[in-house]
Parts: sequence; structure tokens; C-alpha cells
Amino acid sequence: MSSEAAAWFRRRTLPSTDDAAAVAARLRGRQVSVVLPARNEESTIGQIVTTIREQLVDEIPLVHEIIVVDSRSTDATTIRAGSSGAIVHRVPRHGRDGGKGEALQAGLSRMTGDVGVFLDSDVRAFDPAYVVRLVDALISDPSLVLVKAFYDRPSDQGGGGRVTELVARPLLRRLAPELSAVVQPLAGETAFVRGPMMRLPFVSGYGVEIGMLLQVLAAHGLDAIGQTDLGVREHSHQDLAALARMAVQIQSAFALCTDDAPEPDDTRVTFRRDGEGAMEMRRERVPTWLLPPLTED
Ligand SMILES: O=c1ccn([C@@H]2O[C@H](COP(=O)(O)OP(=O)(O)O)[C@@H](O)[C@H]2O)c(=O)[nH]1
Ligand SMILES: O=C(O)[C@@H](COP(=O)(O)O)O[C@H]1O[C@H](CO)[C@@H](O)[C@H](O)[C@H]1O
Repeated sequence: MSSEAAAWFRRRTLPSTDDAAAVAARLRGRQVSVVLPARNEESTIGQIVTTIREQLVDEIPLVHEIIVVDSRSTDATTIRAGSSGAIVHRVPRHGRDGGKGEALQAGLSRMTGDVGVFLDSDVRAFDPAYVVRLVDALISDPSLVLVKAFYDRPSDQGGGGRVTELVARPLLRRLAPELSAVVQPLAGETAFVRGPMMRLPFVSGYGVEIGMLLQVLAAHGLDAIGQTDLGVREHSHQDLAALARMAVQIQSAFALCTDDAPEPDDTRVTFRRDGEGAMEMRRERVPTWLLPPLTED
């Protein structure tokens, strides 16, 4: 790990509190928008929205609005989100499917708060302290633009974060070593300042998180990024084929967001046996692109 990354780790691994009243008092008029991208999350979205609304809107006014961005769901996600008290914002269902990156940028365009919190919608046993701690860390220093969550990621596959460990971390070491002390570079849980984020491009699909880190680094420098401990996160896990496609998007995000990365290669090669048992090769495109900033300076 570079000495710059190690120094950042000491400076920008930020303490945070789960005392919502104390954090709300420190907002001094700033408003907080929670944005949840959701594609077919009917089994978890209702509980997450209800928990935030009851504890961080009604009981303690830390959160100003809860936005669920429907990312082309085909289940009851939007009904559950709306009936739980969220504002539901839909990405267009026509044209190229920009996936999670498109959903996050759509949520950014819809939010009215000064401070935003992105949360994944597939988290089980959601803890509202995620929001409190992320906001607390972000407002601890006016030079911060983005604060990433980190946590333990237990899973039945023997530990979560497979693309993080096998793809994102090695690429960070080689292409953006100053970010190699970010514990969970792909974490969906992120607090941010709205203004600067409006001026950055977003990467489509699952390249959005690593793209966000690289874009904030390039535009605002390493100390504009922080991280804070949320303890544990349990979420649903995709299969290996889905994560292989995610990996293609992660490496494309590096190509789109760093100067010296090789050209993006959005081709995924797979192998399978045909009807006679012979091995055949297949190519699949996993396109990843930049979504222009919402605000041009
Ligand atoms: O095209 C997509 C893919 C994912 N998501 C949301 O992004 C979050 C993280 O996605 P997922 O759980 O698929 O990623 P994983 O945690 O498995 O890496 C979840 O809230 C998804 O509903 C989305 O809004 N649009
Ligand atoms: O960290 C990872 O390797 C992937 C997959 O996690 P698992 O191997 O299913 O625990 O999950 C993250 O990556 C996605 C792409 O950036 C994010 O959208 C997810 O929020 C995050 O969970």
C-alpha cells in the first residue's frame, strides 16, 4: 500500500455516532435526502423505508426525504416503497438500460437536500444508524465531498465482496494506489454533498461506485473522500455469472475514469459445452458508459 494511502487511512477513517438527535442538531439547517436505488427489491424495500421514516423522519427529524428510484423493477418494489412513505422516482423504461449508475444519478437529480445518502435496497436487518453515521462523518469536515461505508460482510460464500477483493482492489493498487486504503470501495452506502456530485459524470451500471471514487479523487483530491465504520452488512448475493458481468463493468469504469487505464473492453467471453459435449466459446457485450454531469459549470 502506498504511504499516501496509509496516511489517508489515518486521516480520513472517520469516527461517527449513531446518536441521531446529536447529528440532527449539527445540521444547522442543511437537509438530508436518502436515495435508494431499487431493482426488484420488494422483499426488503418496505422495511428499510419504514424504518428510516419512523426513526429518522417522524421521531427524530434527521432526514428530509426518502426517495426510492425504481430501476425498471418488475415486482412490487414501487408499490411497497410508496406505501411505506417513500417518494418513488422512476428511471425511463425505454432506451439503453443504465442500471444502477442511471438510478443513482436519477435520484441525485430528484433530491432537494444539501446532503445525500445512497443506500442499497437489498440489505437485510437494515440499521438506521447507517444513515446517522454516514451523515455525521460527512458533516465533520467541510472539505469532504464523499464518505464511504465500510463493514464486515459475512456471507454463505465465506465472506462478501467477491468483486471487491478479486477485481476492484487489485485494479486500485495498480491504477489508483492512493485509493487502496478504502476498505469497501464498492460499498453502495455513501454520503455525499449534492453540489459537487451534480458536476461529476456517473458511470452506468455497477461501475458507478468505483467511478464515483475515481471522479471525486480527480476533481477534488484524496482528502475530499472519507470512510466510516457501519459494523456489519448483510445483503443478497448474486451468482458468479452476474458478478463476472459486474467485473467487466468495474474494469470499464477504470478505463473511463483514469488516464492511464487500457481502453475499455466490454466483452465477456464465456465457455460452455454444446449438445454433443464439445466446448464452445461465446462472447457477450456488457456495455458501460459515462452519464454526463447533471450540471455543467
Ligand atoms: O440495474 C440495477 C442493479 C441494481 N440496482 C440496485 O442497486 C443495489 C445493489 O445492487 P445488487 O444488490 O444487485 O448488487 P450487489 O450488492 O449484489 O453487488 C440494490 O439496491 C439494487 O436494487 C439498481 O437499482 N439497478
Ligand atoms: O463488493 C462486491 O464485490 C459486490 C458483490 O458482493 P458479494 O460478493 O455478493 O458480497 O457488491 C458491491 O458491488 C456493487 C458494484 O459496485 C455495488 O453496487 C454493491 O452495492 C456492493 O454490494
